[in-house]
Amino acid sequence: MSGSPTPGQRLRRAWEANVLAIPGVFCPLVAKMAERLGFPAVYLSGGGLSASLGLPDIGLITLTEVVHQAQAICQATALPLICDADTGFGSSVNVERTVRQLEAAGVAGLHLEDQELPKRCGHLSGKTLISAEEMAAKIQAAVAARRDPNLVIIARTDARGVQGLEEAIRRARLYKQAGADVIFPEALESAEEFAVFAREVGGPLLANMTEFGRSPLLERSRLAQWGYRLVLYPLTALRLALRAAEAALRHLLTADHQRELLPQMYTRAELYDLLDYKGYEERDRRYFGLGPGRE
Ligand SMILES: C[C@](O)(C(=O)O)[C@H](CC(=O)O)C(=O)O
Repeated sequence: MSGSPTPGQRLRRAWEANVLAIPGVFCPLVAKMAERLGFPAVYLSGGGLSASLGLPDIGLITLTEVVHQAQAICQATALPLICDADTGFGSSVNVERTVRQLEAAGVAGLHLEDQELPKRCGHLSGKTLISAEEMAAKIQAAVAARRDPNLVIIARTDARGVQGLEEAIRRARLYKQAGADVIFPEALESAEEFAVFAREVGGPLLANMTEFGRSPLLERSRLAQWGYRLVLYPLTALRLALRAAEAALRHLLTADHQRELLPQMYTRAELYDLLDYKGYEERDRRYFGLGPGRE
């Protein structure tokens, strides 16, 4: 392919060079912050998007909402975006449509999981799985639907919490055969399980280091040694932002003014800088100067 690399190519090149720390970004502004700080990629978490809409992560959000947010993030930054596509919003034909729409939105990759609809958070109990064969068919549909062969199709298996590690390994092998580029074993329960899974399945692999779940919070360097190339922190920034918002709201509820909060705040100058106010103003002036009769 000629021209500039596609988002999928950039993501692949990045993980081939380095193990990637990939933060969940709950809005385009936080994606811009991640870009500014030098992250190599960002993640749109289904749990994070649901939560930001005031909803639990149980399959309530729609493809349209996910595509809308993915597109806004892709427009706000040049970073490759990995998108949580949940179950693909239905069967194989829904998966086709999901992949086409997310690819058109500009994502670099997406993950599909083998849970039954309605899905649950991967770290809760009470999940049910579709058959491994049905999931393999969904992966095949995803692979066939992508226009860019480098769009990264990530297969997530939730089998560990339902049928155990052996079944998670069996399914992962099947999903690889079906064409998945990366395997995402959800909710493994110990460092040893991460190591065994990697040994039995082979890379590239994604590790989900979400807090307060079933998995231990392991070091990226250790995960990398086992073959995990993508390490997700889906809700870390959201959880901390929520704590900060709570403190601000509590303060406003009782205090007479908010002056003592100022040192902890992102200033107007910092916010404007992140949003590139200056650049917009300069371009506006230039266009205005170039307008008819204004030379
Ligand atoms: C990865 C995940 O699907 C997400 O939506 O970000 C969640 C994260 C979480 O709820 O901690 C999951 O692991 O199911």
